[in-house]
Amino acid sequence: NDRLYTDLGEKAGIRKIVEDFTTLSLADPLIAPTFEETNIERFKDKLTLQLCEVSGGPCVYDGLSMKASHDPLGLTQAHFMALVEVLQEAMRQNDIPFGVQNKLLRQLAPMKGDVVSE
Ligand code: HEM
Repeated sequence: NDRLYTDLGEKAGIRKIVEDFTTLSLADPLIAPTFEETNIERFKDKLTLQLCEVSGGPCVYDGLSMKASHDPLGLTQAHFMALVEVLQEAMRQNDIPFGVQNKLLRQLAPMKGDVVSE
């Protein structure tokens, strides 16, 4: 079922959401410091692939596991909540309807346990 993928604007729409999400994240006082040592271009490529895959699009995520990539960062619940807010804002900026936003967030929610370590 690729309805969510289509509703997000397919690969180009997802890439644009990821670009705006990254810009907002790097301007957020809680999130930005976690990206200090990150290759941002790689991050954007991997996140685009992952969101394409989880939304039912024709992509295969080839990045690190959520646990391997986030454990070293020592992330908290507060980091997770801040990230969800920034992702919502990025989708709003791209005119993604509220119901579609929630569908994507529901796909990502189960990853929380692998991302948050404190
Ligand atoms: C369900 C929630 C999340 C998802 C789906 C997600 C997704 C991803 C993906 C796909 C990558 C790339 C992995 C790779 O390099 O191969 C990544 C890396 C990263 N994420 Fe997340 N992430 C989530 C939560 C968070 C949170 C809450 C933060 C901090 C507020 C965060 C900060 C980072 C940072 C800093 C990196 C780069 C780490 C490095 O440089 O190696 N992520 N994330």
